[in-house]
Amino acid sequence: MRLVVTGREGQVARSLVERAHARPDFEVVVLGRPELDLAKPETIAPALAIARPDLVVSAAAYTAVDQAEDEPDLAFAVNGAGAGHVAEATARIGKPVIHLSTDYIFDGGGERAYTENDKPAPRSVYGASKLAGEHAVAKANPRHLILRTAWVYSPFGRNFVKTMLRLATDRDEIAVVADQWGNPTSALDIADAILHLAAMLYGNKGFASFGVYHFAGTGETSWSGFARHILDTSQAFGGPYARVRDIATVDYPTKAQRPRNSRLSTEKFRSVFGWTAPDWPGATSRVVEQLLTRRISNG
Ligand SMILES: NC(=O)C1=CN([C@@H]2O[C@H](COP(=O)(O)OP(=O)(O)OC[C@H]3O[C@@H](n4cnc5c(N)ncnc54)[C@H](OP(=O)(O)O)[C@@H]3O)[C@@H](O)[C@H]2O)C=CC1
Ligand SMILES: Cc1cn([C@H]2C[C@H](O)[C@@H](COP(=O)(O)OP(=O)(O)O[C@H]3O[C@@H](C)C(=O)[C@@H](O)[C@H]3O)O2)c(=O)[nH]c1=O
Ligand SMILES: [Mg+2]
Repeated sequence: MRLVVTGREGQVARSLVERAHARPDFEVVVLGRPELDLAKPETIAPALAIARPDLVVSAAAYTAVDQAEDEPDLAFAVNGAGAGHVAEATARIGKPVIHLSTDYIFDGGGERAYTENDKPAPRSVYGASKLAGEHAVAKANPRHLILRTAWVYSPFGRNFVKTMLRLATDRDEIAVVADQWGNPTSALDIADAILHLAAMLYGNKGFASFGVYHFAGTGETSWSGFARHILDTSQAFGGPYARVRDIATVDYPTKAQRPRNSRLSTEKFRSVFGWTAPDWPGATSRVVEQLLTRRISNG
């Protein structure tokens, strides 16, 4: 089957390409700017129609969380309206869409992992724009799977794992917030889950499990716990190392407010689709190892 993915250089798009490589049953086509620009609605339907998808994976997004506070119009155009246009164009060619969303749609006030029944209340422009996207997607295409994920990292693009490895090359100590909790998720594991869903969708004409799902790495930690694991793993593989110092959110001022608790319960995904993500520490170690090995082999 043919998956058409928006967001050519994005972490999820590149992970899908990598994971589908060894799968003769899947062909992955990635679309990006300029031929598909979510901020230019007129580009969307033609680009998707030409690509002839069996399924569209809507993974392109405006993901610069702090910058979005200064560019709300662009963030909403891309993450809200743009996502809606992708779903609408997909509906028009009679195909289902898998759309990626985020933990940042929640306010982070609770003490337990969020379920799909909990009420979203974003505290950032990015979170609000992604919630607008969820609504637009659901309205435009009834055959939608909205996957909310969190704290995504991978060997590709920009992410927290690569930031920590970079900072550790010229620092002895990195101060990282210890009072925001969540589920680090490898984009490679998101790609595996999407291929699993795609196979279920394609193999079952009567598939009726559309809706909103949480999918994230198994287990939870704080950003500082995540950082410590990244750097301990790096040290074990002979890569850069720095000590991690726990700080509070108030000691790391940022433009956007982030949820204190953004843990996602993945129980619905597990029970409906029979699939869970690997534990976050093991998944993180594999990506750190891959990044360090590639660095050495690239000289
Ligand atoms: N990263 C994370 O921690 C999390 C991400 N998500 C969601 O998962 C999805 C995938 O995230 P991820 O792979 O990390 O994202 P990335 O930031 O790695 O990639 C996003 C992609 O979208 C593209 N893009 C941005 N604006 C436009 C536009 N106007 N038209 C077309 N393409 C555009 C970017 O292009 P370019 O490279 O040219 O800028 C980039 O290739 C997104 O929906 C995101 O909101 C959810 C939870 C956590
Ligand atoms: C780099 C750095 C960050 N931090 C803090 C800031 C913030 O609270 C937290 C994470 O910072 P980042 O800016 O890397 O992460 P952020 O961009 O907020 O990551 C989010 O991206 C969007 C796209 C999502 O959808 C979310 O799920 C989430 O992954 O760590 C430190 O405390 N020390 C540091 O040195
Ligand atoms: Mg960031």
